[in-house]
Amino acid sequence: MGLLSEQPNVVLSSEQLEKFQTEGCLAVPNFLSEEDVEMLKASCHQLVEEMDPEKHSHTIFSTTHNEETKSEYFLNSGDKVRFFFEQEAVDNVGNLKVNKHFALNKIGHALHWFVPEFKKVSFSDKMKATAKQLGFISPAVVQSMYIFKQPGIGGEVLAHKDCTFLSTEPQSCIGFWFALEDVTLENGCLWYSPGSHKTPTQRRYIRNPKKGEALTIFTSPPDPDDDLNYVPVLVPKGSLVLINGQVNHKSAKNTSSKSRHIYTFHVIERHNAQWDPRNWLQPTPDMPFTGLYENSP
Ligand SMILES: O=C(O)CCC(=O)C(=O)O
Ligand SMILES: [Fe+2]
Repeated sequence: MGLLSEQPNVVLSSEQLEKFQTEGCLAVPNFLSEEDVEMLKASCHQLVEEMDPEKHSHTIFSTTHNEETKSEYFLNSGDKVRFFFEQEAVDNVGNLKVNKHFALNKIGHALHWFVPEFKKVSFSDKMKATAKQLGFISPAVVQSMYIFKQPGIGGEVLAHKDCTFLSTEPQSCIGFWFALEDVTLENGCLWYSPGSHKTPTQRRYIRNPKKGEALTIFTSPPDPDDDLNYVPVLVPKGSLVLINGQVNHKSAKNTSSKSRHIYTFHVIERHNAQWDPRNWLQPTPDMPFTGLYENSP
């Protein structure tokens, strides 16, 4: 190994930083150790093992359907560990059609704070060093998710920019996305549109100021998008994928027999940047936004 491994504060090379600036997305292979990957998978397995589907299976997560947006369960998940089911895993009266270990779309949104294994990885020195190289001055981890992309039924994620959901002024969000299994064209890899982070969007997903209606709404329809520009991010397990909050990205349904487990958390800047008070996700007394540099596992 060369220079990089001899400098603990240098995780990304200047070429990698430049690619991230230009394209808005960057894959960094071998970021997590094999042990970390297995630790996160085992920790998640334990959470599912202890989860009673009866208590959660009404809360289907889907970006193509609207059930979730009506749900308090989603809206109040920012400071909790909550379970969201795949559309196709639940029948029309809410009973599971498959084993609970193959039924979840995701767990969110505070794994990084309440589950020790996820906290260990999220607030590691390597993560802090990476954020410093990306230019963060006072970053906070605002949310985290474990996304399963279950074999056969793992749902599509429609094209979006993360700043639609996690907006600051000026925009500052970066997604840290970790492959916990090999990611391929078959099992629903991430796709992004290089350079699209340079085109801002006004589209926001906000708490509905009108009472008695859906709890959350989009402020405008999706922006025009060009399907032809997308490139796949094919990465082995252990890879980090950095996602600029303004880059268009999406993932297809998993029609293969292999799952695609990932862990992701989103970081925003607090220095000279303002969290949008309309964002669906808001800090709470139970969990004010957790500073990356000042917290440790
Ligand atoms: O993992 C996926 O399929 C999409 C995840 C995503 O949109 C994100 O982490 O911002
Ligand atoms: Fe996203």
